[in-house]
Amino acid sequence: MTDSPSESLLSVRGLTKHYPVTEGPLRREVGRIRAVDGVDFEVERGETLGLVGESGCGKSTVATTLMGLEDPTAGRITFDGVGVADRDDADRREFRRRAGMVFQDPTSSFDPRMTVGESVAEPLAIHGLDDADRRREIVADLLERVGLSADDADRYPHEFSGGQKQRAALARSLVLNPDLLVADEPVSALDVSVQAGVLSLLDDLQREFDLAVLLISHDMAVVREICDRVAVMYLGEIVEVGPTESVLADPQHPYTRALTASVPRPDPDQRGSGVRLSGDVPSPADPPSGCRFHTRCPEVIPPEGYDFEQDDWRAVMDLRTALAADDFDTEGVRRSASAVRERFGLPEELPDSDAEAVVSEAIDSLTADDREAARRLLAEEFETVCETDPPDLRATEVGHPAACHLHDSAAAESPRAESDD
Ligand SMILES: Nc1ncnc2c1ncn2[C@@H]1O[C@H](COP(=O)(O)OP(=O)(O)OP(=O)(O)O)[C@@H](O)[C@H]1O
Repeated sequence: MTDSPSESLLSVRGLTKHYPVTEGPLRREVGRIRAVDGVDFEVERGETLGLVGESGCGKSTVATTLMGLEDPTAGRITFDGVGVADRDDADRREFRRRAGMVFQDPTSSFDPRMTVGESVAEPLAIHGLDDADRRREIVADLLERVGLSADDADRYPHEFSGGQKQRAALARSLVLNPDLLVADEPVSALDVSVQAGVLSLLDDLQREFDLAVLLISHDMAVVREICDRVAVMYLGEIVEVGPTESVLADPQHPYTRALTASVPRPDPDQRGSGVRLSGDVPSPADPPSGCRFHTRCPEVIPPEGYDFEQDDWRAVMDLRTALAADDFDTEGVRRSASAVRERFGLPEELPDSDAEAVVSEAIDSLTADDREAARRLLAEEFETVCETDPPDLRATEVGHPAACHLHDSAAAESPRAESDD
């Protein structure tokens, strides 16, 4: 059943994976970890798409659901025009032949009791190539193509370094001549000194085998090396996607700006040094309302009717986030207004007297131990679109899409955040 002959090799629509949180002997569902929450993307034939984001944002879960290692909660995955869920057993087998995977830890790809040659040849035997001599030939050829030698086929995994093992894992993933390779953090477990070599090997193999590659990484510098396009993920959602060059040169989402800030760029004037993300990644069991990044965003949009410096506004939002989570009285800051201001980086007095009046009243409530009154006052007075409305992923002025209210027409009229990018 082909949906359309001109479709992308891989198309993912509304992909969602929630893990239930259960309690008690009856394993009653009390919540859900929203590991992946409605993700759309395509991988075209012969292209390398990078999926990038901090640890825990759902990248590996995208990989395991699209490879069929886990069932998605919702969404449609189409490979070469056929829905993966619509496949019968024979079709699934064919899908497994045409889509290979390499993992972060190359050791997991090998049975320590088998020679590397036997491991690399295993998929061939499973898929019906009975001729052992032919299998050996194919393995020898592949080992050479990944920079090992044909003789390495007779060695055992423990005799290989990490980099060599990952090269052999690449050989194994390519032995059935797939069209798609999903590489989940393929270099992050390797010594820095060998990472570049394995990455450039992956790049060469992609061209040589005309592979489509989905490269998963937390590291924008890795993605920049070999990806044609990049999709940026935050807490289960894609927040920006576009050609790598365009996303890196002109990131349209504050999260992407923060991720790219640490990547050295050829033009020092463009270096986004000093972008600071406040707080930790929130739990995907209870993601923030509106834009999920608003609790950490250095460019969160100030409320209408007040005149905030961006850093002061971020400080107020940090105070609000802490009040909502009730996690900040450890250092006794409740006892003094100046301790609260110092803790959150608030000035002694905000330039806008109206904003200052609200903040001091809230801090007074807090120091009088009425945390709830402080939380409510700040939430009522300082509501931002970033916390109320989830932004859609849509085209920006530079072309590629991003999901951020800074690109809404109304928001675009308000003063742009004075971040350091
Ligand atoms: N089997 C599972 N059961 C419950 N929660 C899970 C399961 N697998 C992943 N998660 C949770 O889902 C979220 C996304 O995890 P995932 O591994 O996909 O993220 P990631 O971006 O690949 O991060 P990392 O690089 O650290 O693996 C995390 O909060 C993780 O704890």
